[in-house]
Amino acid sequence: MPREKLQPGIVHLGLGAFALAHTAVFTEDAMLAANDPRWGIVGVTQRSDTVARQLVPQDGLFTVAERGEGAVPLRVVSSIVEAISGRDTPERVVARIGAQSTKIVTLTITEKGYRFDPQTRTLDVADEDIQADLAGRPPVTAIGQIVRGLQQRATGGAGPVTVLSCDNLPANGELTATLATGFAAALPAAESGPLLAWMRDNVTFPSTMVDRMVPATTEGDLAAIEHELSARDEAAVVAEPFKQWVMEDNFPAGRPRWEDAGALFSDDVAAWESAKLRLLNASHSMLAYLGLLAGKETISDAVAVEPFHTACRRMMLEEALPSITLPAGLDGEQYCDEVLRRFANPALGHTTAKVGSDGSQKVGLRLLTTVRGTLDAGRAPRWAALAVAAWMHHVAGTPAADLNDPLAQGLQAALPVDRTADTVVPALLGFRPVVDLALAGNEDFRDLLLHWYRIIETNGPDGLGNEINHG
Ligand SMILES: NC(=O)c1ccc[n+]([C@@H]2O[C@H](COP(=O)([O-])OP(=O)(O)OC[C@H]3O[C@@H](n4cnc5c(N)ncnc54)[C@H](O)[C@@H]3O)[C@@H](O)[C@H]2O)c1
Ligand SMILES: O=P(O)(O)OC[C@@H](O)[C@@H](O)[C@H](O)[C@H](O)CO
Repeated sequence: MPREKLQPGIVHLGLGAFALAHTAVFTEDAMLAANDPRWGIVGVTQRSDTVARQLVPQDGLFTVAERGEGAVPLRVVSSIVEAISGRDTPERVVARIGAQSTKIVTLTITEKGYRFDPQTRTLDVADEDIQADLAGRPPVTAIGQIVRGLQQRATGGAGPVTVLSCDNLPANGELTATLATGFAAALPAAESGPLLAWMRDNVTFPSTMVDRMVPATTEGDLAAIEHELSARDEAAVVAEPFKQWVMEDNFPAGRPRWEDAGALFSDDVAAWESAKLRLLNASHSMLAYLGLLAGKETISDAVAVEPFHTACRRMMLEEALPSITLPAGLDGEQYCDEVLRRFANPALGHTTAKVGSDGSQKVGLRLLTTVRGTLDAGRAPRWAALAVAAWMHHVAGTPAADLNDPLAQGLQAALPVDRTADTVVPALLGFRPVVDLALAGNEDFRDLLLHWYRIIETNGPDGLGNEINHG
């Protein structure tokens, strides 16, 4: 399809490696299959403008390099029609969301980008940036940009639109709806009343499950791609061959025929999402923290440690699977084996540091859900507790300045100077943004955490290996 024919139908917030290797690829394939040029993507970088700066001189074009078994040759993707910095030009983002040509707003802004209280799943209105956006400055938060854009649509008659969260969060559509509605409701009454009424009739927030492992691109990746392409591509991304997208079909202003590109439309997205979060993402986090502990740089190195592989598999099969309801047609055991096989892809270079980042935003959703489910069933969450203990050890052993977590300062402040199992476990169980009161008070869980933490403390990764093998 000639590039100049593409029209901007989608605004994507959070233009990072994942959006390039997943959303942009599915969308290009859908446009090509249906010969429908209406779904060009306006990509918006949020906190860092790096990807926009890389894409602008390349006219939005970038390479996807699949790595691993079944990889297809390098591919240049052309579905990004514009790349803008949301940090530097927020008014432009609002105008794009407010434009009649925009029919869908997609998001991959990371868990922390939603600025919500994990216990209530409501907007964190105490957040300074949310407050400033509510006060009327050009908005810098994603939720602020969306709602200000919706306000422009409402007053300008731009018509209905779909907001599609593609982040690793359970019920991500419902959550995004709650946060956008919460932002609109917090505006002055003269603005919020009409806006909320318009949103009810014109905006949908379907839920999605997205899956493709996309590591941060390294200089080594860029050099290898330059060699293969005989051209330098600063915006190139690498990804595993596997990709999956499941979503609810509720798009009042239309959508690309993503099903022609392999996406699945389903009424059971919640089951797909919890399977992915509680099996794949949970064991990804487990491997990240165990791997960091053992000095393993990548997920493939970590999963190659036999006891770590065993612990992951047992957490998935014995604790996560029994506490979730799988979507129809998905074989749980096969899924777990496939996940472990994908983790072992040596060509991907997904670092334990990246997967282990932002633990305060992920541990609750990926691991504590399984801890609760297993305890509720009257069983001991032995393996999920190991993953949580490894996270606690990582937090306690990393200086605040090096801890890649939006709550790094709060976590460090919660910890005592003298850091042993007996001080760290109760301190982090008391860290309310991550652990709720009921779970923090559960003695069985606390004892399991102490058990694993002490083994890590006294015998390190080797002692852990022995304990896992005999567990
Ligand atoms: N990379 C993967 O393997 C993968 C797979 C499935 C889903 N995802 C989802 O996509 C998200 C992004 O992954 P990525 O690999 O593209 O990461 P990335 O670091 O390449 O890009 C993240 C994007 O989010 C933005 N962002 C970061 N902090 C923000 C904040 N506080 N507010 C608003 N925006 C913020 C960044 O500016 C950037 O545009 C993940 O957090 C996850 O929810 C990623
Ligand atoms: O992207 P995050 O930070 O939410 O989580 C890190 C990884 O677990 C995640 O990106 C997986 O690679 C991905 O979810 C696979 O589809």
